[in-house]
Amino acid sequence: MIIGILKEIKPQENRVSMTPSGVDMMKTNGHKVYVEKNAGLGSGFEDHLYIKAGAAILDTPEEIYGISDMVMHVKEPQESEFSLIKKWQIVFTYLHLAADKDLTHALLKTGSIGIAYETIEDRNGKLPLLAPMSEVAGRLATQQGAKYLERTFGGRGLLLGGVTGTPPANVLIIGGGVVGIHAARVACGMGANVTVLDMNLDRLRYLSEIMPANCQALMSSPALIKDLVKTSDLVVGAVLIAGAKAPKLITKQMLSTMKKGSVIVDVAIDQGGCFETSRPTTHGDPVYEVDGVIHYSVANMPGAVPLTSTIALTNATLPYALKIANNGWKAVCKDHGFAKGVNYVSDKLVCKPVADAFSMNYTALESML
Ligand SMILES: NC(=O)C1=CN([C@@H]2O[C@H](COP(=O)(O)OP(=O)(O)OC[C@H]3O[C@@H](n4cnc5c(N)ncnc54)[C@H](O)[C@@H]3O)[C@@H](O)[C@H]2O)C=CC1
Ligand SMILES: CC(=O)C(=O)O
Repeated sequence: MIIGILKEIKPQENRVSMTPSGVDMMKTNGHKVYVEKNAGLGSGFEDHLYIKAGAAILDTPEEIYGISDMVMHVKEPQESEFSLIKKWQIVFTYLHLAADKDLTHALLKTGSIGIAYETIEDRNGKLPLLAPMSEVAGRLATQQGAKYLERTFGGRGLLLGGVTGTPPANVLIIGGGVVGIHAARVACGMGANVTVLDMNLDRLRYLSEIMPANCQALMSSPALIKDLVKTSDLVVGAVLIAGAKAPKLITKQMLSTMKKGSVIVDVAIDQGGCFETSRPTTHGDPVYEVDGVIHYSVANMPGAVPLTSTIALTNATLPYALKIANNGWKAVCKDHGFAKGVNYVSDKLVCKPVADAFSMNYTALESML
C-alpha cells in the first residue's frame, strides 16, 4: 500500500502521524511511505530521518493526496484539503465528526473512507487510539488550570495546593475516564482538594481504591454538579459518550454561580464541549471569559507538547495502520472494535452516534463490506 504522511496545518499543531521508526516498520512490511516536507519538524523529526528510514519526501499536500492509498493525519482534514481527498482513499486520523456538521458533509462529498482514531475500540470496549492523547490532555488540563488561576493570567490568584496554613483549591473533574484520572493525579500531586464525578459505578469503585486521600470519587448527577460548581476553583470537563456529541453538564445559569476568577477547562470540546458556554479555542488564543469565569477549551491540547504526544500517539496508531496496510480496511473490519472506527464510507455515514448527532441517515457498515 502507498501511505501518505501529511504535515499538520491546524494552528499550532506540531504533532505528526508517523515517526521515522514507523516508516521503517511499514517498509519492512513491503509498503511505500511518502512524507510531506517538514511534516515531522515540530516533533523533532527532520526529513533526513524519514529518508534514512526509507520514506520519500514530497513538497506539497497535493502530491501526498495524489499518490496515496491511505493518508494519515493527526487532526481532521482542513478546508483547503477537502478538494484534494480522492475517491476511495482511506483517511486515517482523529475526525470528531459529531462536533462538526460542516466537516461531516464535506468529507461525505469526497467519496473517501474515514477511519477515526477516537472511535476504534479494543476487546474491552476501551478506546486505545484516544487513550494516549487523553493521558496528555488530562495532565495538561490541570497544568493549564493551575496557570490560569494565577492572578497575572486573570485567575483568582490561588495556588492549587496552597501552602502551610492556607486552604488548597477545590478541583472538580467531571468524567473519571482516562482524561479524568490523569487530571486528578496531577491535581492530587499538587495538593489540591479533588472531586471526580462519573456515572459508572465500577469506575468509581476503581478510583476510590487507587486515588489518594485528597481525592473523592462520587456518582455524577445534575444536582451534585450544580452544587459543587459553586465552591470549585477549577473545573475540568472530561466526559465522553464514544463518537457522540458531549452532553452539556454546566449550564450558563450554573456558571453564573461560580466564583469570579475560577477556571474551567473543557477537554471534551473536541466532541462539542460539556459546558454550555464552551467554544473551541486555539493554542494561540486559548482562553476567554464568561461571567468572570475563565474558559480554556483548546481542541488539540496535546499539540502543545509534540515531543511527548507524537511518540505516545504513534505507539498506539502504528499497529492499526499496519493492519490496514497489510490486509486492507475491509478485512480488518472483521475485528468489531476496529469496525467502530469506520465513520463513513464514500457518501454513507456508518457511525450511528455521528448520524444521530445531526439527524442524518445511518447505513450499517456491514452493508458496505
Ligand atoms: N481537547 C483535547 O485536546 C482532547 C480531548 N479529549 C477528549 O476528552 C474527552 C474524554 O476522553 P477520555 O477520558 O479518553 O474518555 P473516557 O471514555 O476514558 O472517559 C469518559 C468518562 O466520562 C464518563 N461520563 C459519561 N457521561 C458522564 C456524566 N454525565 N457525568 C460524569 N461522567 C460521565 C464515562 O463514564 C467515562 O468514565 C473526550 O471527548 C475526548 O475526545 C481527549 C484528548 C485530547
Ligand atoms: C484527541 C484529539 O483530538 C487530539 O489529541 O487532538
